Amino acid sequence: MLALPSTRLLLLFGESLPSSRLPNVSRKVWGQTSGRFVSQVNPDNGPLTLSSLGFKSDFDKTNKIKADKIERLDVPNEEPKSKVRGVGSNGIKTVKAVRVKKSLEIESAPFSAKSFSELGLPPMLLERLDTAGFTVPTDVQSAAVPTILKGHDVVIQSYTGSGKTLAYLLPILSEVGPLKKKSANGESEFEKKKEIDAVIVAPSRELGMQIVREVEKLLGPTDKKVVQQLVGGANRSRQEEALKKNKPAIVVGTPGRIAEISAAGKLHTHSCRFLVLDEVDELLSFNFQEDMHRILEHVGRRTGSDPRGSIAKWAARRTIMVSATVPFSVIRAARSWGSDPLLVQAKKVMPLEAVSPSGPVNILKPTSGSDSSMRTQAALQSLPPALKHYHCVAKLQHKVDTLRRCVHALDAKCVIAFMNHTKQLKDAVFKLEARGMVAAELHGDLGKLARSTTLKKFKNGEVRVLVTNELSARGLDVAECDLVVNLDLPTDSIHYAHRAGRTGRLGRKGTVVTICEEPEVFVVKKLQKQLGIPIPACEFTEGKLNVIKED
Ligand SMILES: Nc1ncnc2c1ncn2[C@@H]1O[C@H](COP(=O)(O)OP(=O)(O)OP(=O)(O)O)[C@@H](O)[C@H]1O
Repeated sequence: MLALPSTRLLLLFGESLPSSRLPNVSRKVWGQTSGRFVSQVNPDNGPLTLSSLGFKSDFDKTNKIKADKIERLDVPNEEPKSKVRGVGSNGIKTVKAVRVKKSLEIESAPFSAKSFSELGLPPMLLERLDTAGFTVPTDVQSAAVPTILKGHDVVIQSYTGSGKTLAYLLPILSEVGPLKKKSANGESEFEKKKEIDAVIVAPSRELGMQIVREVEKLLGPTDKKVVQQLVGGANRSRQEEALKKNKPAIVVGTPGRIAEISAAGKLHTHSCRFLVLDEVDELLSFNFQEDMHRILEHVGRRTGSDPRGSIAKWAARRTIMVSATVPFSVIRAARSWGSDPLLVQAKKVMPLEAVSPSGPVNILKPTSGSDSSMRTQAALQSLPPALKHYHCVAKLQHKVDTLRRCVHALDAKCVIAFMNHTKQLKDAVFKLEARGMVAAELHGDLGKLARSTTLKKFKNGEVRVLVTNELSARGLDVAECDLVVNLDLPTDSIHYAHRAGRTGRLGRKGTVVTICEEPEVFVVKKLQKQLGIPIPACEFTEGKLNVIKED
């Protein structure tokens, strides 16, 4: 569980950030030059609400925007009896009334819940959480669960390893599958049907399988067929047969495989209620464009023509977008797909309409001028607070040896080393093994089985150093990972943040060391500036990490 900060700093745009997460350099810059701190406030840890964070006016504004949209949709103007989008007499979902209600309710959402029972989850799910060893929700879970349960489309942004997966799984399992809320007559209505209720998309097989395991953990052994994985690399016809036989309510997969099976007419998602895009900024990249287009167009889309336009087309679907790094392009996309979506961060919920390109979203881009401190602050939100960052200069031919000395100096037990090219990656594994360090390679050229076997070995401690590429940078959750090493530089600060986030998960300690050549040091300095974190130079001498003081 993440420790709650004892003191928070309230920024001008309403963000509260643990003071421990502010590096000295940034604290100085913000405190002296930008004047963005209003004051030191809120020394107690009482629950935060939207109104306490000053977002009421934003909501009022959004409600007005919603009302405008609703008028265009010509939806019956009546107060709903239930919170879920109901079906009107004309068979069209009563979008307006429900949305207005949920916006009012969200203001009293608990943002610092002390237990999962405060979040409005059904008893059976609470029991399973307890059995699985989850007792206290993380901050982002406290903010996201009630927000999604109220029926909102959301963009969830919070730093790596802060528990974003459960933040969206819990509301889904509250409404889908055998653990869901009981109906008014007290009976659980779960019955298998042909239609899928929730589609979760992830950019890699490993992440897809990891999400499936997290769902299975909560479902328990008897109900684990309620979820099915549809990842690439596995036998497609077997997946299609399993869909037919098991009739899962939830599918988790990679864009290519989901789109493929959907196009073949074997995946019935028209009445799907949840679409989750995990690592949304990656999913919206060029690589996945075509498949994502199909998924976004088909999942939860009503059949037949709809004269009401794009919003009504997907009125049945709740779209949940998740990442530690949310560039403004994602906000823009989310505005067009979601209906009045909200941005959910730890201890904060705000309408996407209120987010501007220079606002408190995680825009990791080169910055300048008055925006820079705000953006730096936003960039910081993608990195776990307890991480320590260093860089070490080494000649190309000495990089692997430097890695080995680094591992020994820090006495790291579970290390992920990132490289950019497969051939060099294999060479590095060879060199490490030759020097008696148990290492393994993980990259896209390996088959699905080899990839999962390697990962299993790494997780159970048989492999000390996993040498990998960008494939493992996103979402991979190995709690024991205590060191991340960049043997090649990441392409930008977003990639740095995701790589770094493989360690220091859920409040644990972690170290990130970037080993670079002398002419590359300027890139590290740039990363340091963009991310707003100190990445001091270090060397490994006498079996120790020694920080080099800069002039
Ligand atoms: N409330 C909780 N209590 C204890 N452990 C938790 C809780 N929530 C999540 N975890 C565990 O914390 C780890 C990190 O969670 P998760 O993978 O969801 O992080 P994330 O924010 O999605 O990270 P990333 O951005 O890297 O994908 C997982 O092992 C998960 O099981």
